[in-house]
Amino acid sequence: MEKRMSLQACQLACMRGGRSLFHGLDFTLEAGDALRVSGANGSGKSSLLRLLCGLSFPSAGEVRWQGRDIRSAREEYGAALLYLGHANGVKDDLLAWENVVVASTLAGRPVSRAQACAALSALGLGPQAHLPTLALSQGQRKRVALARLHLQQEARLWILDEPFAALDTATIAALTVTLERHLAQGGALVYTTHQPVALRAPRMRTLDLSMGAAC
Ligand SMILES: Nc1ncnc2c1ncn2[C@@H]1O[C@H](COP(=O)(O)OP(=O)(O)OP(=O)(O)O)[C@@H](O)[C@H]1O
Repeated sequence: MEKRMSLQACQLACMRGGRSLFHGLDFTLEAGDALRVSGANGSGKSSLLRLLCGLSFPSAGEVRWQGRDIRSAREEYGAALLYLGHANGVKDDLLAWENVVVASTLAGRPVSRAQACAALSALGLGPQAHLPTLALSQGQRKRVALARLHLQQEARLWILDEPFAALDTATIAALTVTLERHLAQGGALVYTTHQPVALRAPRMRTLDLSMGAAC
């Protein structure tokens, strides 16, 4: 994995429903850095992650990847980014393995059926790989979404909204190892969680949006 990496939030501000969620937000993430975004329900965590991904736009400031505004570095940024949203992005009417193939293709990194099934097996979903996603539990649906972490390790920046939600204890532990390995290999991570998960990362920071704020 290439070592040089820089994600910058520069004086970022976000308005939603006529309300200011945060403003004046500045931070930089480099290889090996992890940023946990915390805060109460509705404090703006998902909104911030969507801004960082370029899925919505800030009311002020900009997000920079390798020093360039992500709006003018879309292709390069898209190739480096893996985003998993809060709602998992899985479609009920697809089989579990089809969801992995579709999500990977939409992200510009197509995988085969065999690769998708292998990733699902690694997450303990081998027997469920050929079931309609509608028939899966919430934790199993989350695991379908997380399968991409096992397939797209070349993505250097992982932005994960509530990746631990609905997971059982063993799967939380396994995901923690996956995230720590990503960081140790020079990746970077932005994530949210309401759970007390202990992620061992040498350069770990927390941004608390409940403070209403600037960090
Ligand atoms: N498209 C939108 N239009 C209007 N208001 C919005 C929109 N998206 C989000 N909001 C509001 O912005 C606020 C922040 O929402 P957001 O989803 O970012 O919170 P969160 O910190 O991720 O919450 P949670 O912990 O519940 O997931 C909420 O009050 C929400 O209602």
